[in-house]
Amino acid sequence: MLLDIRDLRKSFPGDPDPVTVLDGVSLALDTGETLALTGESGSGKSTLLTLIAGLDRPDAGQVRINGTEITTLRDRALAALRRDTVGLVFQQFNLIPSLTCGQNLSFHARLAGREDRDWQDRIAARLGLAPLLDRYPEQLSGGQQQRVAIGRTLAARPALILADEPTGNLDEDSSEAVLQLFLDLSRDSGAALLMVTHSQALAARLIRRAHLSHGTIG
Ligand SMILES: Nc1ncnc2c1ncn2[C@@H]1O[C@H](COP(=O)(O)OP(=O)(O)OP(=O)(O)O)[C@@H](O)[C@H]1O
Repeated sequence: MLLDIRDLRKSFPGDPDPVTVLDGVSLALDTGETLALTGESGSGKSTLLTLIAGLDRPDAGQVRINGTEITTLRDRALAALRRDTVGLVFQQFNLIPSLTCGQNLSFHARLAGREDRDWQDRIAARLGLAPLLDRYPEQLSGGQQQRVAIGRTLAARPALILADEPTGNLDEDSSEAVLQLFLDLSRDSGAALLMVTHSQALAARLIRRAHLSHGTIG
């Protein structure tokens, strides 16, 4: 099992009492599976992704990625696991402003030691980025930056892709088209994909769906 989450719990400080956001979430995802995570605003979707990515720690429960229990890993081991195994596509693109679009595309692949020119060229072509490779992020539209962020993650061939509303900044038609490319390319790379979306239409395109409500997945 690529991703195995057991009884995950997370609360945040509140006034007067702590607010329980995740109240025993369990979920498993196999290599090559795609899962859409839906849930109302504030239901804890981003919190769950952040814990799976190891960017924050749960209060209790386990997150195993490729058999490694990450919730007790030290920061350095966690960073290495993230670099080697996990790809993130968040709403903030986090492109590096001083690097061109092409350099941004190869950045994570290079860090992970998996730079592959042919694969990257294919991603750039499919995502319509080929004519933009020498531009800097500030010279790109929001939608173009979003496609670079998606391409950068795919270029590194992570085993697990975590995406939080990856097409949230695009209009409905572009969003559909980019999502389809994202799904095609992540399937070609063999990755498992866990994607947060508000759109039932987009969720329906993925193999599995899970709904987060009252801190659990029903
Ligand atoms: N660092 C934090 N400190 C305190 N509260 C937090 C923190 N992060 C998230 N929360 C709270 O946890 C709840 C869940 O937030 P989260 O962002 O996970 O929801 P979401 O389902 O992703 O929402 P949306 O769909 O609006 O993005 C919210 O009530 C939020 O205010």
